[in-house]
Amino acid sequence: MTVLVFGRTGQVARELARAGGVTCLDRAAADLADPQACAAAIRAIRPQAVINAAAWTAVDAAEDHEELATTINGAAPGAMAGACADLGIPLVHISTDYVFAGNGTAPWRPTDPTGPLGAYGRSKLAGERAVAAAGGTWAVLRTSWVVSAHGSNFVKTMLRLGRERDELRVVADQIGGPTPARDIAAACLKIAETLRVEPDKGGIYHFAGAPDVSWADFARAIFAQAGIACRVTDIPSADYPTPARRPLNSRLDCSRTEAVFGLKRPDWRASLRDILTEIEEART
Ligand SMILES: NC(=O)C1=CN([C@@H]2O[C@H](COP(=O)(O)OP(=O)(O)OC[C@H]3O[C@@H](n4cnc5c(N)ncnc54)[C@H](OP(=O)(O)O)[C@@H]3O)[C@@H](O)[C@H]2O)C=CC1
Ligand SMILES: Cc1cn([C@H]2C[C@H](O)[C@@H](COP(=O)(O)OP(=O)(O)O[C@H]3O[C@@H](C)C(=O)[C@@H](O)[C@H]3O)O2)c(=O)[nH]c1=O
Repeated sequence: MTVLVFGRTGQVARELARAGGVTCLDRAAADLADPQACAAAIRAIRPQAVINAAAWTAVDAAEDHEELATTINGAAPGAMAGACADLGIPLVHISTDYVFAGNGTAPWRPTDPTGPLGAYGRSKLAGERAVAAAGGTWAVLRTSWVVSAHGSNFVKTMLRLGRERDELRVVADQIGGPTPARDIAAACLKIAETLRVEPDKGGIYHFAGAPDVSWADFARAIFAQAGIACRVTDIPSADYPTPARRPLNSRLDCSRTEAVFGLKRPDWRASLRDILTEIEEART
């Protein structure tokens, strides 16, 4: 199977590249701010499947740049889906827990009503809708709290701050599943391969690491595994004001993904060890 990936430098895109057998397009090759250029790239390369791993992911900055974020996260995936429909090939598009409002404590199912709290979530929801509206074969894989040794993520932020400070105040009322980028990459490839032969398996799917945890407890796990003696103090979200509101309940019900594709929720605690080792090796 020849797979075209949008994104090359991002967390998931890097892991797709590492898995091998894919062609990755970076921003210079296909800028998502120009949706028609993305469609043209698909028509020119004529792959057997497309995975979109590129996105505007700066949650707070999206509040001041919603139009551009919506072009990148909404219109560009829509144009990709149109080109894929024309060629009769599947598109796997990655989305986020931030399409949900985060009320309650029950894990969100793929069919649950959305209600994004901020511009990033709204722009990602626009992408989901545009992909579905194009009329081709598609899967939207919603994931959460992506972590890897590369790019910018919570693990790397905690390692940096934890080495500088004795104490960190971290929100304890936002709960979700940290998800290793490597597992997302493997899931996207498996879904693309399946949709090529079984297009009726398309739709919205959830895929998040287990167990669910608060950001504060995740920070404690990072410090414990990295051997960093930084104390973590639980705080409510209200005590950590940010331009964009985040959902309190980011739990994703991933049972449909396991039932249809055999993809189980990965245990982030095992992957965290590998990620920390990889970060440490790059430092020395
Ligand atoms: N990070 C997370 O915690 C979560 C991410 N997701 C979703 O998962 C997917 C992958 O995220 P992740 O790997 O973390 O992303 P990263 O933030 O690590 O990387 C984003 C990627 O998108 C590329 N990109 C951004 N803007 C453009 C543009 N205008 N044209 C072309 N490429 C662009 C970046 O390229 P460049 O280096 O040139 O900027 C980079 O390769 C996204 O759809 C995201 O919404 C879902 C849940 C959680
Ligand atoms: C640095 C820091 C953050 N926090 C809080 C802020 C926030 O609520 C939470 C996580 O911070 P981040 O800025 O890393 O998280 P954020 O950028 O909101 O992460 C999100 O990214 C997008 C792309 C997604 O799709 C989501 O699934 C999610 O992973 O931790 C603290 O409480 N204390 C701190 O010292």
